[in-house]
Amino acid sequence: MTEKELPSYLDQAPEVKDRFDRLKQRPVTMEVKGLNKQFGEVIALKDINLKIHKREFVCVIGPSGCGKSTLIRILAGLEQASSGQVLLNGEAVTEPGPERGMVFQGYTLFPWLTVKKNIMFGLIESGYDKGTAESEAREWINLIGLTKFENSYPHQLSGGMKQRVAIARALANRPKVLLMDEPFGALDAQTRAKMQAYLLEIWKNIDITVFFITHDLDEAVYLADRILVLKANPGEVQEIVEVPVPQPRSPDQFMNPEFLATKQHIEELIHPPSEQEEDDDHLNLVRMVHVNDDVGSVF
Ligand SMILES: Nc1ncnc2c1ncn2[C@@H]1O[C@H](COP(=O)(O)OP(=O)(O)OP(=O)(O)O)[C@@H](O)[C@H]1O
Repeated sequence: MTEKELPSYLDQAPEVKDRFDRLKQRPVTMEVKGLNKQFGEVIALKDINLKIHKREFVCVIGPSGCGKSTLIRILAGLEQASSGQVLLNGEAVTEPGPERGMVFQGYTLFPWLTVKKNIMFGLIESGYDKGTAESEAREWINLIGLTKFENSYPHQLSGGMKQRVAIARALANRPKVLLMDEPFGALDAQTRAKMQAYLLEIWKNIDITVFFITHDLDEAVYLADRILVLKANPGEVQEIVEVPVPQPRSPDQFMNPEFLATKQHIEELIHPPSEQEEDDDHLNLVRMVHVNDDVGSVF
């Protein structure tokens, strides 16, 4: 299967088309080629093909069980594909490596290490001496605005602060790609919105390609250049949506017609109208049962 084009539901405005033409001319940072993954009888991923370009922000969305986590784990090198390939700057990915930073939903900081030592950890693992690791860590702590907390332990931080440290820790090794599996899923709405803005700010300022899994449509449309929509059983690419909302993004775009149309389109992909009708039928049936109840006996 090749990458699908934007469907005709949204005729791309010339400036949007230009933006994506330019994006596709950038070098390919990660390429997924004919990727399949089976767990026994379960086809978790089937023939996934995708080129992720330098400095691109790709979001992945799809129903539960469509293989999102399996896909990101394969990109991270934590899981092997049954067949097919993942290439990072043309080289096959077979194991985790410092070019790929990872941030997951649970707070994956070491609880027994301070903020500074959590960030230094990966740097020392990669061969930095202690002094350099410490000064690098301080720069990152400064960037995430947690200077006052450098000697605090994770349990002393709020959820948003912990995820800021997790992002700084992932970025400290200067990876080419940031792999994020529902990183803000556990945060309340307000903190989540702040973290999205914060991530976009970082992305604007450093040379990083982002692959981001989410269940949240608003989050996907707000953050992504393109959205990989997967479907389940088997986990397949349903469509790769080119988000027409202009860059750079800001929260006041949430009500833009392009924003709403993109969201609606993805909503229909994930919950096709036929499925919704079935749900409606079911509801009507429930309602009919109530209508036919002996109302007198209820009240
Ligand atoms: N280690 C495993 N062993 C057996 N089956 C697995 C394993 N990991 C995943 N699966 C199956 O593969 C399919 C894809 O799972 P995966 O967790 O990647 O989906 P997901 O889209 O991330 O789901 P969710 O949104 O619920 O987190 C599911 O049917 C799941 O049960």
